[in-house]
Amino acid sequence: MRITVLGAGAWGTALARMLACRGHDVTLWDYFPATLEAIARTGQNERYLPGIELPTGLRLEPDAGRAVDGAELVVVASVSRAFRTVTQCLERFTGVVVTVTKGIEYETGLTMSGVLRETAPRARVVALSGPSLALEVARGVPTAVVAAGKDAEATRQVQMLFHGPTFRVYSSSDLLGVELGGALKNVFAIGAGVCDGLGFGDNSKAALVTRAIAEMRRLGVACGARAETFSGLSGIGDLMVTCFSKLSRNRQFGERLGRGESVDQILATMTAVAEGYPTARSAHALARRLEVETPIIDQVYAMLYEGKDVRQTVQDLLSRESKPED
Ligand SMILES: NC(=O)C1=CN([C@@H]2O[C@H](COP(=O)(O)OP(=O)(O)OC[C@H]3O[C@@H](n4cnc5c(N)ncnc54)[C@H](O)[C@@H]3O)[C@@H](O)[C@H]2O)C=CC1
Ligand SMILES: O=C(CO)COP(=O)(O)O
Repeated sequence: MRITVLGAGAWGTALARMLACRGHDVTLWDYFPATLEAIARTGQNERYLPGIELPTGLRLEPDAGRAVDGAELVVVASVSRAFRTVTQCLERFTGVVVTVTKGIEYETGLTMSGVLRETAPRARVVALSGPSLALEVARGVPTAVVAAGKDAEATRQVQMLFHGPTFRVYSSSDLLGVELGGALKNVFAIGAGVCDGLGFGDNSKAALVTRAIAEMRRLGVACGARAETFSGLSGIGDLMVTCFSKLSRNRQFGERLGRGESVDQILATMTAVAEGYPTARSAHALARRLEVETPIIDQVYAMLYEGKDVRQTVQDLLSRESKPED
C-alpha cells in the first residue's frame, strides 16, 4: 500500500518504520527539512528516536503536496498546535487519514478528527490511540492500541493495516472518546510527574490516576463520548503508561516542575513535545464551557498558566471537602 506519514517526530518515525518494515511503500514528510536530511545522512532519527535503524526503502519527501500525491492512506503525526496547518495539504484527499496526534485545539475545542473534518472534508478519518511509547514500539515491545472511527470499513482497514505480531489493534466506534482519552491523559501525566518531583510515593500517584479516570470520564461524557471508552486502552491504559513510565515526556515535564524548575525553563529546554501543556489550557476552557467539575485539570492549569506554587496545588487538592467516591 502507498502510505504517507506527515511528521517525522518520535511517533511518526516509529510508525513509518513499522509500516515500511512490513513491505509497504512509505513516504515520510516533515515540516523541518533538516530532520529529513539528518535521517537521509545517518539512517536514524537521532533527535527523536535515537538508536533505531530505519529501513533504506523509506522515502523522505520535504514537500507536503508531493508527499500526499498518490497516497492511498495518510498518517498524521504532527504536534497538535501545527495539526491544522499541516493537514491543509489534504484538502482534496479522498482516502483514509489516520490521526495519531493527541490534543484538543484551544480556539475551537475540537479534537484532531474535528479539525480534519474542516481541513480534509472528503477524507475517511480514523484515530489510532492507546498506550504506545514510540521507543518501545520501535523496539518491538508488545503493545496494544485502539483504532476508532465512525466509518466501520475504514476503521477495519486501519486495524488490519497496523495489526502485527507485537502490535495488537482493537477497534472502536467511539472516535471522540478515544481521542479525548488520548488527549486528556497527558494533562494528568503532568500532575503525576509533579508527584514524582515532589518525592511523593506510589499511594499518591495511584490516587491521582484513579481520580483522573473519573474526571476524564466526566468531561468526556459531557462532550458526547461513551463512558466505557475511558476504561479502555485510550483511557485507563494510556493514563497508566504515561503517568508511570520514565520515558513519558509529559510525566518528565511534571517531574521537573515538581523539582522546582519554572514552566518557561522547561519549555525552553524540552526537545520533544509535551502535549499536556497546551491540552491543559484547552481542557480547562472546555470544562468551564460545559460546566464540568475538573479539580485536577484546574490545578494543573493553574500551575502551568497562572504560576501557582506546586505545593500549594497539592494542598488545595487535598483540602477539598470529603465526598462519596462516585
Ligand atoms: N512519542 C510517543 O510515544 C507518542 C506520541 N503521540 C502523539 O503524536 C504526536 C507527535 O508526537 P511525537 O512524534 O512524539 O513528537 P516529537 O516531539 O517527537 O516530534 C514533533 C513533531 O512535530 C513536528 N512539528 C513541531 N513543530 C511544528 C510546526 N510548527 N509545524 C509543523 N510540524 C511541527 C516536528 O517536525 C515533529 O515531526 C503528539 O500529539 C503526541 O502526543 C502518540 C502516541 C505515542
Ligand atoms: O502518548 C504516549 C504514550 O501512549 C506518549 O506519551 P508522552 O508524550 O508523555 O511521552
